[in-house]
Amino acid sequence: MKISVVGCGYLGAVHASSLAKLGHDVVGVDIDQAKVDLLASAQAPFYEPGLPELLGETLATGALAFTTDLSRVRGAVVHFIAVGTPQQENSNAVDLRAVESAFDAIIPHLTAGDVVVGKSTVPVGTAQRLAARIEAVGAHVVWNPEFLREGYAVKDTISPDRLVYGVRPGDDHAVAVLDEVYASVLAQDIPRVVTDFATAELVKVAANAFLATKISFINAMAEVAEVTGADVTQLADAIGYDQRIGRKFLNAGLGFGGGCLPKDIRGFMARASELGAGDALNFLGEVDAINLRRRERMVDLCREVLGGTIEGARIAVLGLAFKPDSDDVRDSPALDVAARLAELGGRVRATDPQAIETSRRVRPGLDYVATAKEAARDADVVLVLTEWREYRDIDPDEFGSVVAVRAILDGRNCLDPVQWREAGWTYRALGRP
Ligand SMILES: NC(=O)c1ccc[n+]([C@@H]2O[C@H](COP(=O)([O-])OP(=O)(O)OC[C@H]3O[C@@H](n4cnc5c(N)ncnc54)[C@H](O)[C@@H]3O)[C@@H](O)[C@H]2O)c1
Ligand SMILES: O=c1ccn([C@@H]2O[C@H](COP(=O)(O)OP(=O)(O)O[C@H]3O[C@H](CO)[C@@H](O)[C@H](O)[C@H]3O)[C@@H](O)[C@H]2O)c(=O)[nH]1
Repeated sequence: MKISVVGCGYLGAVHASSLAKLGHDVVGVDIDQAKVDLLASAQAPFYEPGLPELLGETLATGALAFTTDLSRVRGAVVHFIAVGTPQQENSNAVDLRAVESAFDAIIPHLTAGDVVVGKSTVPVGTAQRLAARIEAVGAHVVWNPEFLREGYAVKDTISPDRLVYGVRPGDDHAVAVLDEVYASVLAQDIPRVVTDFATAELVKVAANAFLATKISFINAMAEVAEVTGADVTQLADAIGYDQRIGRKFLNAGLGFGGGCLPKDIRGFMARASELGAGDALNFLGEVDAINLRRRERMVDLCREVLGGTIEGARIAVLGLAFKPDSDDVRDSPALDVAARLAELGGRVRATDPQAIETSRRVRPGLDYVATAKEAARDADVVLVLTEWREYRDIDPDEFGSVVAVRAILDGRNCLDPVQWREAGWTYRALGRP
């Protein structure tokens, strides 16, 4: 099938190349010329395992192309809209300007029978509002939210846990077209939920709200563990054995960040308030607050280990990305903590395997170095803030030879306290004695 994907960021670039891999003829459109140039030369504009190979393979066969020229969507019968929906600058609400303009811009290029598929995460009610404009030219609208995780984006796109189609009741044409798009996904026996627009939009934010709540739940337990001498990681293991609870997303630490969970729970609360259902989501305000408190706690713990003063201390920060296997620093707890320590007068030297360039763009003033050893040279304390494999694998004995003081703060509960203490380190973590 001939398909267009409008918006080629983390979501759109992966979606476009995955659809090409699944046998479709895909054109990806973005307004960012630099991004299009990179993608067209098979370079991923961000770090995502497997994406460069996928781009190389699908561009080479001619199944995939990128452009800034929106008119090249003509002839495609399905148009995915995957533009950004960030948080508004001065409120919790979602900034829908990119979605609005992408929908408006594509209308002149549509032919009756085309299907426009919203992939972006939007406040409930958006699809209904935008559909009227699209339907006026005889095209159809589907809201098909995306659940991929960064770091596993290609796998999650080709083998997702489920597909959700939000359609006008009785729009069999749209359902049939989307089934054709996803034929090789559905052939893997993946559940498919066909529903209305509002439910589809809500499924997406509800899923992220649930995940955020699970993380803040365990971080709330970490707060209590800290004042009782209990160990939150053992607590998580023990409650996680209950199959109704499950161990996934119960990793206590610095909390959640990224381009999705924080802004999606805030946008969800803002939209529910507009609709008069704000009280139903008051708990998400607490989820957000617990999450942000973890960052403060990390700064406090650092101050404590340094004997009361951050100013002038040499602080090594390992990890800046919001999670491993990503260079994304949108609302990254790690970068936030590094920046706060620097603002408090700490002599912060920070590193990350992939996120130095992205960090530099948002926090140009920090001192970035290429390796963990460089960051840790003569340090008074080392903080592990993103659980990259290479930091988990550090040999505490060898690493001890470069620092001034053997003090390590494990912001992600990803190190073995016994091993570090045996090597003579002061080991401290969030939610662990
Ligand atoms: N990143 C993820 O893991 C993920 C997962 C699921 C859902 N989502 C949702 O997907 C959407 C996109 O997120 P993202 O992380 O890919 O954002 P992003 O900022 O990485 O990418 C958005 C892209 O859209 C482009 N764009 C903006 N306006 C445009 C227009 N009018 N025409 C063409 N291109 C335009 C931008 O230049 C940018 O490249 C958001 O709604 C997000 O919540 C993201
Ligand atoms: O037990 C855990 C699990 C995750 N995190 C943190 O939570 C954040 C989000 O992690 P993850 O959900 O893996 O990353 P994303 O790539 O942001 O994916 C989320 O957001 C996407 C965009 O909406 C959705 O598509 C995905 O389903 C949803 O998992 C990161 O900062 C993690 O460090 C924890 O602190 N503890």
